[in-house]
Order: sequence, then C-alpha cells, then structure tokens
Amino acid sequence: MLFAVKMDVEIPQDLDAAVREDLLSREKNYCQDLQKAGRWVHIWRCAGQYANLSVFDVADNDELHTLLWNLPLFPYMKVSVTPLATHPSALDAAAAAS
Ligand SMILES: O=C(O)CC1=CCC(=O)O1
Repeated sequence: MLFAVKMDVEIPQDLDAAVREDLLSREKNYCQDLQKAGRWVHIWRCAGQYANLSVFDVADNDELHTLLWNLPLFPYMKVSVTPLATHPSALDAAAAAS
C-alpha cells in the first residue's frame, strides 16, 4: 500500500546542539535504511519549507504507523498521511498495477 506523508519539522530553537545533531544523524540513518529496504520510496524537500513530502510502500496502516512513530524526529514533527490510489490517467506501469 502506498501512502504520501508530509512531515513538517519544528525543532525547538533552544534544543541542545549536540542533541540536535544526534537526532538529525539518527533520522538520516533511519530514513536511508528504510529506503534500502524499499519501504521509503521517495523523499523530497518541500521547497522553501523545513518539510518533506515522502512516499511509503508498506503492508498496511499499522506498519506505516510503526515506521512513523519510530522516526527519531517524530516528537518534533507534524505528520499528515494521505493513502494513495491508482490514478486512471497514470502511464506509469508500476502505479497502474498497484
Ligand atoms: O529534514 C526532514 O525533512 C526530516 C527528515 C526525514 C527523514 C530525514 O532524513 O530527514
């Protein structure tokens, strides 16, 4: 199942710099591990925002919830989830088949 997920990041300005760097490092590793596993299939920066628009390919809502809940930055994010369905005009074979 495909989900579009928008993550708006709001890290407090007064968060300790070392804690911030550790969070960002763990977030990057977590994200890249999920990309390698084929779960996190797109991540795009939303231009002009400290936010990303991502696409996840997961078994179900529960798997998505677990992946999002375990994001190191989760406590500092607003997350919105949109389930995706096939668009009838899509040329992309992978999109049409899913
Ligand atoms: O910078 C962001 O958009 C937050 C984020 C999610 C995964 C990652 O590596 O950074």
